[in-house]
Amino acid sequence: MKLILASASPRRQELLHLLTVPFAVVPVDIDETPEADEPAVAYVERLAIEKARAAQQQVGAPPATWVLGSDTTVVADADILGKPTDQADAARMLRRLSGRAHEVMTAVALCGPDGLVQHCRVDTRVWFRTLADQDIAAYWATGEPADKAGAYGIQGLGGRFVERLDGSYHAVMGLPLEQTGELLRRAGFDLWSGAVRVSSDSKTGNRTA
Ligand SMILES: Cc1cn([C@H]2C[C@H](O)[C@@H](COP(=O)(O)OP(=O)(O)OP(=O)(O)O)O2)c(=O)[nH]c1=O
Repeated sequence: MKLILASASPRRQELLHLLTVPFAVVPVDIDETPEADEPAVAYVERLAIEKARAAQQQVGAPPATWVLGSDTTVVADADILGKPTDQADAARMLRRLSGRAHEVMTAVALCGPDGLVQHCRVDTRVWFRTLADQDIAAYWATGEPADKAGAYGIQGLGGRFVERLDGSYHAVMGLPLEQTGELLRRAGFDLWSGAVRVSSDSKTGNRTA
């Protein structure tokens, strides 16, 4: 059984490595424009499936190969906040998220060789502290917000804005580990076959491979 990750995102690759199933990467470039009045839930699930199907078509659907696609979107008051188009757009998004809670939805789709699609979605509520205009300008200057839904990355400097969350940290970053593992396990992948032993440093608690 083979696995393909339909993603150009280095974060998704990093997260999928934690499930220790070997995989190949096939980046896909699909139109991520929401349909008119498309609810966020339908949008994020549609894109995850479309990404997986696009990669499957690209590689010609080889036998015994499963393709994983995923999409993350930030939702505020039912509005979809995608990746910012420029600095002003990012500033608008971050001002909107400032001092309140929003949702981050991540959908994962696993397309099988027989055309079967398994999918799941993890919604996470994220609370931001109040952001000063200076925070927003300085954050944009780091370059981090540009390629991220909602104009922030929880795993980077954007983590400084997050007071708390209810859901999955990894889903906000791009791939929910527990739920993705469950999809793969149900498809027949052995989640521990690729795991390697790690040694731990008893003084610092640091673990090194
Ligand atoms: C909210 C948030 C988003 N993001 C990222 C995750 C996704 O990579 C990106 C949302 O865009 P996506 O369209 O989900 O993903 P992508 O274009 O980066 O990669 P691909 O379509 O090839 O799989 O925003 C973070 O890294 N951290 C965060 O805290």
